[in-house]
Amino acid sequence: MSLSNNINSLNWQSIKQDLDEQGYAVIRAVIPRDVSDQLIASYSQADLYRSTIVMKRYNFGKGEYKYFAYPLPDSIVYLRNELYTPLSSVANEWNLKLGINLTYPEKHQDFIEACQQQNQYRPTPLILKYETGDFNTLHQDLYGELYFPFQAVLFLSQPQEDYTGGEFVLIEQKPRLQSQAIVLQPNRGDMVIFTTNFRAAKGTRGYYRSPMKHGVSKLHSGNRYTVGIIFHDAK
Ligand SMILES: O=C(O)CCC(=O)C(=O)O
Ligand SMILES: [Fe+2]
Repeated sequence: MSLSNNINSLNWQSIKQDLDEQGYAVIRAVIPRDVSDQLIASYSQADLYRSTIVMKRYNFGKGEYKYFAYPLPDSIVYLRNELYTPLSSVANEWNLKLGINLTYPEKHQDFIEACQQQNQYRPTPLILKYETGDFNTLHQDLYGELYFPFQAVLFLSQPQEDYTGGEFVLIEQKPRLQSQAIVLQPNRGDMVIFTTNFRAAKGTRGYYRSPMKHGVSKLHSGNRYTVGIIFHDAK
């Protein structure tokens, strides 16, 4: 199956339900093998990137990632556009539930123009590479005043074959309660969509903001590649 076939047949009703109930959704077998192989191969193609971050230097963990430059690779442009529109309607519902007075436009291009009005011009999609012993500390990817409340990670490597350890970790920090850890180990080709900042959680007196962070546990062996698709641009 091709990437566009897979994206066109996504079950948005079930993705929306997972996002509403959990703040994240795991979508199986959406990135074809040729696309994941190509993204991994492009890691060493310097002209595709605007900057390289050595995580240890910033105490972000251990490993390396690179921000793509504009123009983004076709597969990333495609996913950024196609995922944005259905997610914008979930985002708008969450804002209504939470009493946040902000409506996201239906088209990603219009949202990018809104980012530019906030002086957010730099592309944020990135590719990450972890080797044995590497990890990514819990964080949020908010790059300016204006942000989109969902992001996606594409899993390009196969656990147990390409690497061990290196689980994808989400932490939900409900206000005044102890934090909950969610540990995922998706297969190559899977995609996880999750909230960048907080989800709309239902309490006894309506909805409240429940913050979430994400990160990666230490790799015990091998190499692990992911691509992060963030919808807002950065300052
Ligand atoms: O490598 C991962 O699984 C996490 C990547 C990440 O932090 C991101 O895409 O924002
Ligand atoms: Fe991240």
